[in-house]
Amino acid sequence: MTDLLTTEEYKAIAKGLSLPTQAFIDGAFRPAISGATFDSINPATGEVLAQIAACDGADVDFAVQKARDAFEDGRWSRLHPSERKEALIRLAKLMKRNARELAVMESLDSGKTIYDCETVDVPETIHCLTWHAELIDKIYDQVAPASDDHIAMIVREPVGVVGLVLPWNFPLLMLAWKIGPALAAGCSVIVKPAQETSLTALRLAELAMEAGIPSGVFNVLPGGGADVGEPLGRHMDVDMVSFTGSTATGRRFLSYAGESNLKEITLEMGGKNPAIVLDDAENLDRVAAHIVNGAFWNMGENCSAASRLIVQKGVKDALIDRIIAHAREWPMGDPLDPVNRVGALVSPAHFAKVCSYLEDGPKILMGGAAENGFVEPTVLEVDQNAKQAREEIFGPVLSVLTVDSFDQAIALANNTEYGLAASIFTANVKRAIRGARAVRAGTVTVNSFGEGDISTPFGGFKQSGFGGRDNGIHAHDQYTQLKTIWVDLSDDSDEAVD
Ligand SMILES: NC(=O)C1=CN([C@@H]2O[C@H](COP(=O)(O)OP(=O)(O)OC[C@H]3O[C@@H](n4cnc5c(N)ncnc54)[C@H](O)[C@@H]3O)[C@@H](O)[C@H]2O)C=CC1
Ligand code: BAL
Repeated sequence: MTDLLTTEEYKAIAKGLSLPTQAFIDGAFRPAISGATFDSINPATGEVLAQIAACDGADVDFAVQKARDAFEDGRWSRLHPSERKEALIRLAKLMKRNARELAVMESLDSGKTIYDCETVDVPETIHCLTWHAELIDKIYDQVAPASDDHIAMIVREPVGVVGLVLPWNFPLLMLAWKIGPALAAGCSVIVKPAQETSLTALRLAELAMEAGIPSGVFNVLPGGGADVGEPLGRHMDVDMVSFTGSTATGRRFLSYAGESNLKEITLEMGGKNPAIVLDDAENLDRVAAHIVNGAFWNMGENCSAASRLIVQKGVKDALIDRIIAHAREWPMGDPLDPVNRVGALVSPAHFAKVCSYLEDGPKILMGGAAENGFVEPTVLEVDQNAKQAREEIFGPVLSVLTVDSFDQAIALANNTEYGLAASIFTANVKRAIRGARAVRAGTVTVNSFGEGDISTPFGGFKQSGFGGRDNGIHAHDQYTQLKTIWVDLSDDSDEAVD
């Protein structure tokens, strides 16, 4: 467990940080070709942290060319997997050495609490990179069943030049979920961080260079979605895009691919994730602790947040009392104060969006206060047709729906366009397993809330996911393609052709 510092010590580190401000292309920091910049703002204070290069299509063209050169000459893609492993492990070690600086940078840029950055974001990023590095020299290719006169090999090859389009809610961790398997597989990557949170991706590119990852392999282009994301999505020489963000933007990437080179697209998108609590759930206090964590961790800015509580009416009142008691133990305030568990929302625009769900008369069971970018953990009682019950709020807001029966709970859980995550709390093992099977979601947890860990695939059903999974060995499927190589071994094969 990381030893936390005091607020004053974190503020001193923040003051001394040297913030990266330029794009990172072909092993060097560079201004945007246009010379344009945008402000990176600390959402907790409104302070301008840095002016960052605002890249556009010209920078995308340049970076793709450099990434393509690197991929084709094999400086990374054709290394022995164990050499890529060693470089990625060196990167993970450099991150560890710079962990505190990265945690403070992440907190300043995103509004996330230093507690989470120190105990989750940075250590899990390091763990993720190490895990994929350790995996890559242990994956075997295959030989298919064939006659004695032939051998048929099924080999994996890196997909090529890959665009990684990132969200702002876990800037480092989502970067690691994607660069871990992509770089391990041998791809060259062009990372497009969310405009709200570019700093740690740029710093990581610098550390990657120091770790010996060759120039052109790891590029980072900060800038707007339409300016950098769209040209990447439409580029004729990008082989694949892996995206995490909203369903609306994910949908666009399918169009970009269809209208350009049919690049492969993997989408990890939104959720409206149900936590089902049945009358026979045991230890309601523990259930409440899981639900509070699921709903309010990372300010609810989490695609797999437990944002809908579907509770059977026999336990509703007792459970809500406990949820309120647990939520009161989540202090909100200065993200650099390590006692706080709730920081600032990522931007004024996102704050306004979350606040809009607190208006229009939902019954507020707890919380509801919102000021200067901070929203108190809030529990609402809503009807299943209310927007708070249907739309992804992406803030610390839990919507409560009451049901009479197990069947009604499952039907309501599935009454959504999303299918990312779900949890079910019951002492009845048959109902637990039947429920887990019946809910259409990529991850279901029983008697706990969670999204698994690096070893298990993460992604969604329905409009939550498309085309592949992050995490686990399965993540490598995104960044590799299969090639079949047939060889004729027959003694007389030359004669037969003549
Ligand atoms: N699944 C998840 O983890 C996330 C879900 N969201 C959801 O999306 C909502 C809106 O947040 P946004 O930041 O606006 O998400 P977004 O989906 O617009 O942004 C995600 C990434 O896509 C890029 N992008 C935006 N527009 C683009 C375009 N036209 N073409 C190509 N790339 C584009 C952005 O610059 C960013 O890097 C949130 O309130 C939340 O509900 C947001 C972030 C993460
Ligand atoms: N829950 C981690 C992935 C995401 O929010 O996008």
